[in-house]
Parts: sequence; C-alpha cells; structure tokens
Amino acid sequence: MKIVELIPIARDLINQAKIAGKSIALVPTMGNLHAGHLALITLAKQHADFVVVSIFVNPLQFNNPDDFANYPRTVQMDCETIAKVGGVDLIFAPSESHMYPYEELEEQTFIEVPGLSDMLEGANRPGHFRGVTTVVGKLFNIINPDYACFGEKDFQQLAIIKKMVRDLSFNVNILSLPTIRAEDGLALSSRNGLLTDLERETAPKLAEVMNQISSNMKEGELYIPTLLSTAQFALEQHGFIPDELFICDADTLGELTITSTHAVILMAATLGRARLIDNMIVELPVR
Ligand SMILES: Nc1ncnc2c1ncn2[C@@H]1O[C@H](COP(=O)(O)OP(=O)(O)OP(=O)(O)O)[C@@H](O)[C@H]1O
Ligand SMILES: CC(C)(CO)[C@@H](O)C(=O)[O-]
Ligand code: BAL
Repeated sequence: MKIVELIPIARDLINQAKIAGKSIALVPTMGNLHAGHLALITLAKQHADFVVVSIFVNPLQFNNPDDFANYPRTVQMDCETIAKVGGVDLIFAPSESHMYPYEELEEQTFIEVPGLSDMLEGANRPGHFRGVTTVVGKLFNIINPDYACFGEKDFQQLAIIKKMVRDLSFNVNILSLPTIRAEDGLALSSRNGLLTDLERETAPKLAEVMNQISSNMKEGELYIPTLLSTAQFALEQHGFIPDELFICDADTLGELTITSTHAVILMAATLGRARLIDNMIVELPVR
C-alpha cells in the first residue's frame, strides 16, 4: 500500500494500475475512520481490483470555521487502520495547499449542482454542497475511478453526487451503502468523537426519535407538521438542539405528494460540540 500526497504521483500509480488492466474504486473520506468507512472499503474491494482511499478535510465544504477547526484529523492513525485491514492499494492524502493553491479559496473554480444543493441541509449550510461537489469532481479527475463509494448516511450528498455524475457525464459508477450503526443505534460518524461520555449515552435518542416517526407514519399518521413538532419536542427533552427535521419524498427530496411511495426522514441535531445527522427511508402505506 502506498501513501501519496502529490497529484502527479497518484496519477502515475493509477495509470500503471490501468495499464495492468485493473479497475479502480475510490472511497472519498475526510479521515478519522470508523467501521462505516471500512464497510465502504469492503464494498470497493468487491467491485474493483485497485482500491484508493482519499483522506482530505475539505475546507471548501465547511461553512462554520469552528466546525472546520474541531474536525478530527487523525491521518497517521487512519493509515495504520487501513494497513491493518488490508486490501487498499493507495491512500491519497493531499495537503490543503496542494489541492487549492490559491491565497483565497474563492479563487477556486467550483462545481455547483443547482436545486438539490440549496434545499434542506444545503439551506442550513450555505456553500456546503458546492464544496462537496467541487472536491469530489476534482478527486474523480485525479483518480479517474471506475467506481466511487459513498454512504447513505449522507443521503442528500449521495443524491447530489449522482446528479453531478449524470449532468457532467463523469465516467464513474456510484456505489452506496446503508448506514452502519453502533449496537445502540447511533449512526457511526467521525463527529461522534466530539461527544462527552454522557452525551454519547444520549446520542442514540436521535435514531430512536426517527424510528418513532417512522412507526407513526407506517400506522397512517402522515400530517407532517404534527410528526415534526412531536420529534422536535422529544429531541429538545433529551438535550439536543434540533437543527433540521424534514420529511420528504425519498426520490425527489421535494414535498411528499399523493404519488409518493417512499418518504425519507432527514435529521440534524447538535448535542454538545457535535452536529449529528441521520436519516431513514419509510415505505408509505397505501392511501
Ligand atoms: N455510519 C456510516 N455508514 C456508512 N457510511 C458512512 C457512515 N459514516 C460516514 N459514511 C460515509 O463515509 C464517507 C466519508 O464520510 P466522512 O469522512 O465525512 O465521515 P463521517 O463519519 O460522515 O464524518 P462526519 O459525519 O463527522 O462528517 C461518506 O460517503 C459518508 O457517507
Ligand atoms: C464526500 C466527502 C469525502 C467530500 O469531502 C465528504 O463530504 C464526506 O466525507 O462525506
Ligand atoms: N460526511 C459529511 C461531510 C460534512 O459534514 O462536511
């Protein structure tokens, strides 16, 4: 396994693999790896001969400077974890100045997916998805993967990346994986490390509240304002500051309509220093 910081060196190694007839899979991450990332690596290995993991805390996608400053950076430990798990051929871990060599980040050329990027999480984190699509597009151009693997935990991000790939004709197959959870139901996330022990005990309540909304919907309660206000109240009772609570059509991410077959519950809530996100698909009862 090679660990590479520079774009031309990564390109050379990928070209050699391609000349040898190998297919390439990319797992983009911001590091601080957990079992969710390792499951994405397993997915990549199932599809391709040469697996690349990128580790880059992308400044373009952080609209909150404290969030960027606090984001856990553990590259050395991540490389050791990946080496221990095995099966990864290349770790691409560029420096910020190598990815964005400008004095001001705003000088960088951006990729922007309209519509989907501005709603829901995008409305709450202005510029976030523009930063994600720009870095993912750049990684696709550097690594030139046949496959790229993403988690369904970032549901809206996945929808936006699929649209970017379609709209810009990137020659890459997008693979995805359901959210990997701790035994108590908490979605694994790098930001979970920011929780105190006590907050960590409370954190699974986010998924519990989501499960409760899902059960209510399956039983026929489909009046969204009631579902959302009940969830908001429950989260506040547990000490969360709810940030986003949405129930949308899982296919369009727009409002539920009479023809919707699946809803998605999207949640983001702050607990202590951590902003946690989660989501769940709900098959709607026949109406
Ligand atoms: N619990 C999980 N299950 C499956 N995939 C996950 C999980 N957590 C993250 N991923 C996926 O891993 C990839 C890299 O995500 P990232 O490095 O941001 O980790 P993260 O744990 O989501 O961190 P954070 O949520 O704090 O940003 C993304 O495609 C993301 O959707
Ligand atoms: C896809 C990604 C690695 C781009 O920085 C990031 O948004 C993430 O970790 O989900
Ligand atoms: N996995 C999501 C990346 C972010 O919150 O910036």
